[in-house]
Amino acid sequence: MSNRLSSDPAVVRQILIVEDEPIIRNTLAEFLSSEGYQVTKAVSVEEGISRAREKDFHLAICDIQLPDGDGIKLMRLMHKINPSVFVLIITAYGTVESAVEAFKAGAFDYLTKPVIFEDLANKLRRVFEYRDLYLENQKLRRELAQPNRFDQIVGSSEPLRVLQETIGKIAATHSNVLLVGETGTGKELFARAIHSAGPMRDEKFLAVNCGTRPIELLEAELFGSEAGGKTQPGILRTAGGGTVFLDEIASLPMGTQTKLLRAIEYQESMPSGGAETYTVSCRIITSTSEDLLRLVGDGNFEEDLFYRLDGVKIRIPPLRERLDDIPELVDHFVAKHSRALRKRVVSASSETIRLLMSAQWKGNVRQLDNAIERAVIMCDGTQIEPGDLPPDLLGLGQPLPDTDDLRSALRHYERLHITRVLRQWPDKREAAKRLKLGLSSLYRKIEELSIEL
Ligand SMILES: Nc1ncnc2c1ncn2[C@@H]1O[C@H](COP(=O)(O)OP(=O)(O)OP(=O)(O)O)[C@@H](O)[C@H]1O
Repeated sequence: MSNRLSSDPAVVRQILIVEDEPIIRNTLAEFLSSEGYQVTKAVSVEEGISRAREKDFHLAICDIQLPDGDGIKLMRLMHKINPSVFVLIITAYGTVESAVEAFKAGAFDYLTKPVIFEDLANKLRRVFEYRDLYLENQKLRRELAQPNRFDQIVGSSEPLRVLQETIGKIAATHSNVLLVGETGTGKELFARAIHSAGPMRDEKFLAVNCGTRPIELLEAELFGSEAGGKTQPGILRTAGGGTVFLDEIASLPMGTQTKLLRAIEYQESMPSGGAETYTVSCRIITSTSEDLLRLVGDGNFEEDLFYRLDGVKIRIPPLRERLDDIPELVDHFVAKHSRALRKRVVSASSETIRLLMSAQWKGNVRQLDNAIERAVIMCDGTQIEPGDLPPDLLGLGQPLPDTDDLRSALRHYERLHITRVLRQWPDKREAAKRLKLGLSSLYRKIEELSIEL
């Protein structure tokens, strides 16, 4: 039997034995160690308590009679230190009353002296099975009680889980944040999630793409303007205590960057053409798909602003680093587009999902969204099949080699074809089978054609 926690295979189950009789204490410890448990020994209530303070035990086996008190008192104290510890009480043979008392006080089970090892092993198996179920159940209850704060964000891959955790922590503050990620990874979605989970969630969320407006319009939109008898408040003021999301911050002209730095550093700004400053109290979330440090090096990004923004930076991983999210995202987008297009498509076949998981996704989640929209349009039945997907998705629409030489063209095609199959079937044995090649021939082709895996 492996005595590792099922919920976390890296953690060995920790048992504390509190028993003053050396023979029982040592033989129990030896037996439990041989069963794969990590054992700590103590001889009294006092020592038991101090061990419990040092380590989170999963189970404690306590003698009912200890030199400085009884096992039940010890159990109560231990439950105060670590409420999730399970306790087995060892009672003298035939003392039913103390066993009943132990149960009443919260013991999981009891053992009678002399301890029969087979009996003990069975009880431990039961305790740990129950404990795992109990903890799992508690976790589920907690999750149900606290609805997903990021329910717009689809996916449960490990990188996304870690990201959501980070975002949850940062959202709770009012700090400015820089989101870095390739196009279409969901930077705006995450910015909205930070706002919605933050203390100012009832205030405004205002977004501006810094790359899509002429500089004068952009400055007026951001900081306000009082020129020409017309007053424009500017979103840094309009947002109040809410959030302003500045998308593609690298497109901000240098002069505007300086103005933004001032607004962040001094929490005040002035409208163009105006004479009075106003207070900036919003959270500013910026995003970029570019390497800002390189831009600083090239003299195209204000160094001080870079260090200001880089302080609280979150990297959004590209979709190819979290392929496990694809099935959930596909379900989400199929439902969305089916509803909008009034189609009766409900899912994608497993073959389609496999193909989608082998594509490159340079345009990330946005590209997947668009691919599924097209597939829903093309689909005649209720399930998306590979033929409904955009043909260029798997490299089939890649340009032909710019040579008329048949041998080079064949080599080019061979390379594309093997790359596609390997993406779809990363297990080389399976890929070789599909290609109808021997495994060693496949390795040779990978080498000869310089296929990057
Ligand atoms: N995890 C996700 N779950 C659901 N939808 C997502 C997810 N990630 C991205 N999307 C969707 O993908 C699309 C692109 O996301 P978004 O606009 O937030 O990306 P972006 O990184 O800001 O892109 P750009 O850099 O091009 O501005 C949006 O429709 C968004 O709702």
